[in-house]
Amino acid sequence: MPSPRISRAATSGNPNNANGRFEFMSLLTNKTSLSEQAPARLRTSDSPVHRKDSSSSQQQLPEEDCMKLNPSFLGIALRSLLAVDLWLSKTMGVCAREGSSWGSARPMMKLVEISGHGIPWIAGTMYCLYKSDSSAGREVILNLLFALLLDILLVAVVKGIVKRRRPIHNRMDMFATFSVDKYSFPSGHATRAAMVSRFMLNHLVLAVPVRILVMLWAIVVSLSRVMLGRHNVTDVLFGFFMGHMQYSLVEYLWLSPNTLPALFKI
Ligand SMILES: CC(C)=CCC/C(C)=C/CC/C(C)=C/COP(=O)(O)O
Repeated sequence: MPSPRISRAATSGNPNNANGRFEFMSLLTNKTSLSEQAPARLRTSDSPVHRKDSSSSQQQLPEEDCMKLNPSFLGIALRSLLAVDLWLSKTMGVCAREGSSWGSARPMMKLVEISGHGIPWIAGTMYCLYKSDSSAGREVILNLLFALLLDILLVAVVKGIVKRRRPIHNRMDMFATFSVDKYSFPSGHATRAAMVSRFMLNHLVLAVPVRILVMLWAIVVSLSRVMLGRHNVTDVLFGFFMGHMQYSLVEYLWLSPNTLPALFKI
């Protein structure tokens, strides 16, 4: 018999109802249905009545039963990836709590978190825009501001659609969050780190050591999301990829001095 918890999750029709833990419950419910159906079929075909024509009864299996007992390769691959993702994220969440194995590094990781937060980046960019005295500088800074706002919007849209919960070992003590930030896919810090670092490397004249520091910063910010227990590995990997794509979009939509006066007239 399935446990009441599993039965509720299996019959509710909404995997997010299962205590909000889609990944775990989807794995559990499928495991349950497979392990329950297989013995039932064995018992039937083992009985003397059914043993004689077991080959013909196998041919008459309803198609939906066959589908359940032979999950697609893609389904198995996705479930395996999810299991590895959850296991790796938990293993790498070494700063998730003060009592975790790297708990003493948590305050430093939280500083790294703030360095990739939207508020300091938007406030800093607006300040630079205000202080900028060259039109070329203003153009670049304005496009950075546009990129940062676009990033917040796109991440909120994807988080709102995917609705993947943050890892259970995460403690929700983040500074200044929106309601969609209760969701974890994709990591907003990873998108911002990837996009901003690409933007800086392409639009600012930086010495080689500073360029290396910018790249390291983007990697450390992304890694810190998993170490703090805020995200699963796939949230960060996808976030990093999405940040790169966002940069390409900003390049494509680049706001030039000619387009800006037109925008302000509207
Ligand atoms: C101007 C304006 C709309 C500013 C909002 C800045 C803000 C509160 C951004 C949220 C940043 C944040 C907490 C993202 C979550 O990052 P994850 O890596 O945890 O997804």
